[in-house]
Amino acid sequence: MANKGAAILECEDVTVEFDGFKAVQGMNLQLQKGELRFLIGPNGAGKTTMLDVICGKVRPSAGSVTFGGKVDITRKHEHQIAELGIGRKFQAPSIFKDMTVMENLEIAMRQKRSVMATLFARMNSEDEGRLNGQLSMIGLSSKGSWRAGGLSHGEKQWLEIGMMLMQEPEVLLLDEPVAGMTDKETDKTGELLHEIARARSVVVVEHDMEFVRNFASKVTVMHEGKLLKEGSMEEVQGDDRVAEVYLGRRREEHASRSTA
Ligand SMILES: Nc1ncnc2c1ncn2[C@@H]1O[C@H](COP(=O)(O)OP(=O)(O)OP(=O)(O)O)[C@@H](O)[C@H]1O
Repeated sequence: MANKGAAILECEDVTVEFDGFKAVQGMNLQLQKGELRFLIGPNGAGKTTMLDVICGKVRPSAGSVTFGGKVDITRKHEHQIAELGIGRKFQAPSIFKDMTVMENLEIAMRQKRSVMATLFARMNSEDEGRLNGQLSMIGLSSKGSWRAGGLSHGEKQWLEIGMMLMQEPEVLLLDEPVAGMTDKETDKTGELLHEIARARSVVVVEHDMEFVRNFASKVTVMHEGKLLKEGSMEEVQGDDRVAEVYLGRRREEHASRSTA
């Protein structure tokens, strides 16, 4: 069981510049163990860039990201950060379409181990138990022998989440996991994220406000690279500045559409 209350990730004063343009400016984000956090904000707010910083894809020009209370990961490479236990899932699923669902999970499990162990290892009953447990958690128990390419869009996303979980990350970073999903798939994904957050910490960048309302306990709002507001969905929704940022955006979009 996760030790709730201890920070697993602490981003302090993070700034990211692209050719002099500050995409993120002095951003702070603290994530507890066993927490599901939603990161929202209008287009261009810097949400994805924050995930890129945490997984090591982008190096900040200032600030620190401390993992597990001690390691500053801003000086580490992406693969080192992944090995430390931070997993990133992008929008497009990267599964092996011609292999079965179970084989995909097995590959992910073996990637976690040393090359020698992987080459010569046979699956033991503990491994099989883990694979079946994972299959069940992502709701695909009846489809273990299906070709992964034949799954629905939502199922492919769950499989990829399952593959990430086989690598036992402490922190999972997800970019718009429910984009393109049916309502039913979206709800199932929300439940899955809650289940994952019982043992791990999860950060979800999301635009689907109904999904956020239904499944978020704590929300971080970014705007123009900065932290605008943090709190429960109720607190965030009741904040005038948050409303202005979202409503202002809608007004702009409406204006540009009507003048197009
Ligand atoms: N590699 C890059 N080079 C230059 N500018 C970039 C780069 N990546 C992002 N930006 C800019 O940084 C800003 C923040 O982008 P980011 O993708 O982090 O925002 P976001 O909140 O995730 O937006 P969205 O919700 O639209 O995905 C944007 O203005 C974007 O154009």
